[in-house]
Formats: sequence, structure tokens, C-alpha cells
Amino acid sequence: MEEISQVSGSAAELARKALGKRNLVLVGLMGAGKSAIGKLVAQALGIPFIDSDHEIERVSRMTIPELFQAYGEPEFRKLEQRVIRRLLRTGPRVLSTGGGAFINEDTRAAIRDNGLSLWLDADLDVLWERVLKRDNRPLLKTENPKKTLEDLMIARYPIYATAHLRVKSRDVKKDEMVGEVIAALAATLEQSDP
Ligand SMILES: Nc1ncnc2c1ncn2[C@@H]1O[C@H](COP(=O)(O)OP(=O)(O)OP(=O)(O)O)[C@@H](O)[C@H]1O
Ligand SMILES: O=C(O)C1=C[C@@H](O)[C@@H](O)[C@H](O)C1
Ligand SMILES: [Mg+2]
Repeated sequence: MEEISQVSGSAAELARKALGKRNLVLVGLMGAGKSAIGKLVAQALGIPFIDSDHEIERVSRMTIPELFQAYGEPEFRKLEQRVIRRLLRTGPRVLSTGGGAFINEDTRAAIRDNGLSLWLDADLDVLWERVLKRDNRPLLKTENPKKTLEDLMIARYPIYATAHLRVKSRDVKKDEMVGEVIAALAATLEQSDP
């Protein structure tokens, strides 16, 4: 056990070094685990965690479904863009984004320039099982939400694929996902070392 914690400790150290003052920005579709895994990654790295959906709800004093209903998706994206640009100014942190944030060109450019993006890539069935459990995603309020999720995957995956890093999100223990995210981050340092 001692040996395992030393290995993961050194991976976390390398990952922290790789990040420098930047934010690690988690991107990916609804249910990929950006919020759940992001929070644990931040704890493991000893840096703050922030979630753009939560921050949007905090500043607007409205829930995301309320924002979509009152102002529509385009206004939500503008607010999301402003909030994420602001959040990127402070680091290092782990910043978990909403599922559509990285699809917005301006938000994506800000993330590319100021953060290190990591795509939590998941298969449809994994996402579907997870999003079924909560009723808080306005984009899935359609006649056939599974088909909507699949259409979003087809449209968005080529864009998420432009993130700096990619980790496959699977139904394994959350700690295992955390280890994989940290290893991916640490590997960027090894790659950049002469
Ligand atoms: N590896 C995992 N094993 C089991 N459950 C998981 C795993 N990763 C995430 N989950 C669960 O799946 C659900 C969705 O995860 P989460 O809210 O983190 O997704 P998200 O990517 O932030 O989605 P959104 O874009 O809607 O904010 C949560 O209940 C979370 O606890
Ligand atoms: O995938 C999306 O476009 C969204 C995902 C959620 O995180 C929220 O940001 C909102 O429901 C929109
Ligand atoms: Mg989330």
C-alpha cells in the first residue's frame, strides 16, 4: 500500500508541475463525469475546484433549467462564455465546464489559450445510464432524449476531440478515473522534458 500511495503521490506532483498556473479544464458531454471526477482530481492535486454550471447558477441566482426557459440557449451561452473567461483568469484550479461550453467557438479559444483541456470521452450507454438519474438537463427534454444525446455525440465529439488530452470515462470506480486523469496530465510533463 505504501508503494502505491507513493507512486500516485509522485504522479500528482508531476501533474501539478505540468499544470503550472493554468486551469485543468474538463470538457465532454452531459454525464461524462466532469463535475464528479473534477472535484476529486482537484482534491488529489491539492488545488481548488470550480464548476462553471454552478458558478453560472450562483451569479444569476437561477438554475440552469430556469435560465434556458427564461432567456433561451443563445443567452445562456453568452453568460457561460463570460463566466468561463473570468474563471480562466485565476489558476491553478480544476475547472469543470458545462457540456456545451467547449462547443462555443469563443469559449473554446479562451480555454485553448489559457487552460489545459481534457476531454472525458464516454460511450452513449454510459452517459445514458447516468443522465437518466436526474431531470436537470434542458437539452434532453425532447420526445426521444436518448436519440438527442446520440445526435449531440455525433455533432460534438469531433470538437471535443480537439482538446489537449483525452481520457475514456467508463463505469469504473471514480478513484480509478481520477488516477487516469492525473496520469494523463503528468505524461504531458514527461513528453515536454528533453
Ligand atoms: N466513474 C463513475 N462511476 C460511477 N458514477 C459516475 C462516475 N463518474 C460520474 N458518475 C456519476 O454520473 C453522474 C453524472 O456525472 P457528472 O454530474 O459529474 O457529469 P457532468 O459531466 O458534470 O455532466 P453535465 O455536463 O450535465 O454537468 C453523477 O451522478 C456522478 O456521480
Ligand atoms: O451539454 C450542454 O449543452 C449542457 C450541459 C450542462 O452541463 C449545462 O451546461 C446545460 O444543461 C447545457
Ligand atoms: Mg457537470
